[in-house]
Amino acid sequence: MSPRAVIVGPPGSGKSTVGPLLAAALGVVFRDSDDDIVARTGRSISDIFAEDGEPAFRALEEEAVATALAEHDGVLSLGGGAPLTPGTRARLAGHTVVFLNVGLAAGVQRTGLSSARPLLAGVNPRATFKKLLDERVPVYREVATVEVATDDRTPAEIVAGLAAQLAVPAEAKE
Ligand SMILES: Nc1ncnc2c1ncn2[C@@H]1O[C@H](COP(=O)(O)OP(=O)(O)OP(=O)(O)O)[C@@H](O)[C@H]1O
Ligand SMILES: O=C(O)C1=C[C@@H](O)[C@@H](O)[C@H](O)C1
Ligand SMILES: [Mg+2]
Repeated sequence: MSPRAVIVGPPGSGKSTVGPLLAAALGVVFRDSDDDIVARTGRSISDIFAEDGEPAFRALEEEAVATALAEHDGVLSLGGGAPLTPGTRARLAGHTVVFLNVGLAAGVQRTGLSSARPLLAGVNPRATFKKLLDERVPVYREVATVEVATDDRTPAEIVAGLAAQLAVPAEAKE
């Protein structure tokens, strides 16, 4: 069993927005590794970061992603930092991995309204987001098989393009 698509990308790229829409378009179930961690621990991501620290969160995340990759056959969105973990990068090999890319301006704008992202909660979210993109874009590209620029596209437009790319050809269903 293998996910139809795994979605990666920075905070605000739309993983949690596009993921469920893509799953609906493909007629499969949606799953999100952040939601799995919250369900399993009964705690918010912010609380885990604040009380246990990022390394403890990354360990929980690696385990949650490994489990979901092994047992989920729909669309799976990963937490924004999940591909930073080497074991997760190794497990993503061979999967269909969609990198939702977002530029600095749109990323800051989309994440600015929420205080639920512990890594962006500092005094200068723009500088923090720039550093995050500089460090992570190469990592997302390393694991991705498809890259989509999201800045000037609505979630519906992104899903329409992806659903066409990921649709199973009729002859493969027979
Ligand atoms: N293509 C888009 N165009 C405009 N707004 C978008 C687009 N995609 C997502 N958004 C908006 O950006 C915000 C962040 O989106 P979302 O929560 O899906 O990001 P995420 O990638 O899951 O972030 P995180 O890594 O923090 O979980 C939401 O308010 C969402 O409505
Ligand atoms: O970009 C990140 O490192 C994170 C993104 C979120 O999805 C959460 O997994 C958490 O807030 C960390
Ligand atoms: Mg999300």
